[in-house]
Amino acid sequence: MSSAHFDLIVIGTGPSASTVAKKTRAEGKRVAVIEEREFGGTCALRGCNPKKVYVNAADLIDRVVGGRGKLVDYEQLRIDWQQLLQFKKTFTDPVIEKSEASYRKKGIETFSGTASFAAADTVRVGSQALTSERFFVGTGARPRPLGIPGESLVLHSGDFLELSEIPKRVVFIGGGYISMEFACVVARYGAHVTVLQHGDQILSSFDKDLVTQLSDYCAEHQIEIQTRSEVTAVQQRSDQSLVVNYKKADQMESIEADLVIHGAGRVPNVDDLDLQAGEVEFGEQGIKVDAFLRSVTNPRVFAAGDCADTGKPRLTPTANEEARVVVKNLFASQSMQQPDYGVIPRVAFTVPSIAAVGMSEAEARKSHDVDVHHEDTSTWGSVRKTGQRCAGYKVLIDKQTNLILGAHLLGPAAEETINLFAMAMKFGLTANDVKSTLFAFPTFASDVRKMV
Ligand SMILES: Cc1cc2nc3c(=O)[nH]c(=O)nc-3n(C[C@H](O)[C@H](O)[C@H](O)COP(=O)(O)OP(=O)(O)OC[C@H]3O[C@@H](n4cnc5c(N)ncnc54)[C@H](O)[C@@H]3O)c2cc1C
Ligand SMILES: NC(=O)c1ccc[n+]([C@@H]2O[C@H](COP(=O)([O-])OP(=O)(O)OC[C@H]3O[C@@H](n4cnc5c(N)ncnc54)[C@H](O)[C@@H]3O)[C@@H](O)[C@H]2O)c1
Repeated sequence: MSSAHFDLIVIGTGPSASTVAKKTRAEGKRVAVIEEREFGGTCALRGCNPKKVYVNAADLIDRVVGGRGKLVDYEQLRIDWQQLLQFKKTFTDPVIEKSEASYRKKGIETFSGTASFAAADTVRVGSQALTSERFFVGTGARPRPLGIPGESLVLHSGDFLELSEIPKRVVFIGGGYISMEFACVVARYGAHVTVLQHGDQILSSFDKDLVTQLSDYCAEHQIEIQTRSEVTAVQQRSDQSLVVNYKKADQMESIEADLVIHGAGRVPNVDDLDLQAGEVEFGEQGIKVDAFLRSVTNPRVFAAGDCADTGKPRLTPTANEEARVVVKNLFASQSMQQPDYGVIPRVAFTVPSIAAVGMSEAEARKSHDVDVHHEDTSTWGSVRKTGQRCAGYKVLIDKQTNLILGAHLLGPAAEETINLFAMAMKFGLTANDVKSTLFAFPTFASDVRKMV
């Protein structure tokens, strides 16, 4: 077994790991990076970026259909799935081709294979044992094991993004981000979609009233949403078609499908790391870290992003912020830094998108004397001008301080407009401050003045 020694060994090449590896190398340290799949990580290869290409196709269809007979006319409009797949690859293939070389160019040693700890200061990859002063674990998340018969018949989100064709009947297990984003795409392609969600609301981290509005719009687009439905098994028939069994209000039901997709949550990807051998404590929510993102049991080890138990949403912006702090803390001789998350906006890139930042209505009512501004905005000029008709907002304002406690948006450009609220909330702008700001007109941003 060969060996080598480094200042820092980074496990993974997603947004958190790539920042930590490259910035630490720029400080002159000897760095190695280990990746078990293609270099580039989830966000760039199997998550945010390729997903947004697919969503853009569905969104474009929706906008053109909405504008038909008002803004445009057309004979035929459709998604060509093969073409879409090829276009997606123009974003992911260059990452696969160039990512590993980009580390090497910076003087970072790269290793391909699954990393696992052999001791508190040693990691193994293939036949090599590598020792290091520090380790960074950025191994991300993986689909939650469903633990049901027929689980191997269910495709994961990464598989979905490689499909060259979409059959007629598609069932999604779970009604969270992944299912609802992909469901909107598949439905605009023309397939019949069923979403089986075991809780009583899809997209449970978003505003209930806006989610209802979105669900009604989805129902008009061949997306059947079944709530309180827990998937219990998937079976394959001799003709290759699938049957999904689920429990709905204590009744066993079943539905036929040609394709079943997993959207039932993701868990920290730590099983292969042999964290016990590395003296790194972990639990169901991932690697236990302190406020400085250092392992609570092995001071050589830091972790961030989806694999770390930070209690924060598992998103790329949180992974990036945590990585920024890890770079400062890895070799800090004295005071270490904590992440400054501010308020974290979240967006489900459904069609149309739904977005949120800050408190939910229930949280705000529990802790504050709150003014709730809530409206269906489908009749507002900005929305009508696009031909679209699914839009709304809810903004929560503290009556005493006039501060914005939470903002919830649905409709065209919600994914962009939510960032205005995030900035206003992070820097403590009051609703009156926002109201008194001149925004360019006519824009969706200028609607914000009417919402506060
Ligand atoms: C379909 C989908 C869509 C998403 N869309 C969005 C979005 O729109 N916006 C958003 O903010 N977030 C989105 N996310 C979440 C986002 O992708 C993650 O939060 C982000 O990628 C986390 O980054 P990370 O650095 O923790 O690790 P990842 O990006 O998950 O990278 C981890 C890397 O570690 C490697 N690895 C794992 N174990 C080992 C090992 N033992 N040895 C070596 N290598 C290993 C993996 O192969 C992978 O390359 C999406 C996720 C998915 C699945
Ligand atoms: N736009 C984005 O930012 C974005 C997009 C995709 C993924 N992500 C990240 O990836 C994570 C995983 O996404 P996800 O959609 O898989 O998870 P999720 O946590 O958003 O939703 C999973 C849903 O599945 C349901 N569920 C679980 N088991 C079930 C079962 N057996 N039968 C029926 N329903 C079941 C849960 O009640 C939940 O509503 C997200 O939490 C997020 O961190 C983010």
